[in-house]
Amino acid sequence: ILRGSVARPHLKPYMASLQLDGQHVCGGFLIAEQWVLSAAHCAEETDGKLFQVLLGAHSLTEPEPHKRLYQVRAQFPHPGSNIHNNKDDLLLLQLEEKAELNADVRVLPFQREDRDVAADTVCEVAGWGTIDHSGTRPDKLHQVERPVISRDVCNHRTRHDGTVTRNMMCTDSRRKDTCKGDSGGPLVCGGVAEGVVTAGSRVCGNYKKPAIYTRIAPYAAWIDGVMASADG
Ligand SMILES: NCc1cccc(Nc2n[nH]c3ncnc(Nc4cccc(O)c4)c23)c1
Repeated sequence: ILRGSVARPHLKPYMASLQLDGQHVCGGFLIAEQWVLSAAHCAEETDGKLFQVLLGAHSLTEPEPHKRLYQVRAQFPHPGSNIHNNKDDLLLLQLEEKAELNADVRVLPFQREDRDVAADTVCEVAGWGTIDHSGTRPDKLHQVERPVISRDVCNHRTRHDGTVTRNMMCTDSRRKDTCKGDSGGPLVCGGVAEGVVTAGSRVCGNYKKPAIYTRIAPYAAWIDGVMASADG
């Protein structure tokens, strides 16, 4: 997160850190007791290894009362996701067991109504991604508020030039923005997850490349289907 602030500890109890060998790789969030939603791109360079999921954390390194690292039973990238574009950039992770819910570990509801969030709506995004252009990685969760911009503005030829589909949404990226390692985290508007951070052009903090998110509502049926089939 560029030019945001340190989040209030444990006030975003749905936040997950997807880790490999103890290193934060991507964000994610708890959508059910045994399920975390993130971005498919996050699992591209893992050469088949499964993530571990850290829940209940504010600091990535310090001991905290409800902090716990969960093993992942299975990972389900959306079948339409691929390395060449941002389409269907969603990843479902089934935890090895149900997460223990408490003050620091909570499920975040996601939007099921497929309707665009109005432009200028101020939403919030959090993560342990890089906090400056030299790639400094924070120990504590950071957050930033960002206004939604319309798909037409986001698709202007001087911005993302028509690549933003109806299944995506954008926020203004002038100075304050998401960045490397924030992928997979939720865009929260009015207490509901409306989008999932996708890297898009990978540019951070440049107003000519607004941040892009995969909208969740269009994928509600896929999410429910995977959870139902895997839970048995
Ligand atoms: N703002 C959109 C957004 C959301 C999520 C991730 C991203 N960026 C990135 N995702 N993956 C990456 N691998 C390498 N570099 C990256 N961006 C980068 C790194 C250093 C300086 C800088 O200005 C930009 C990214 C960008």
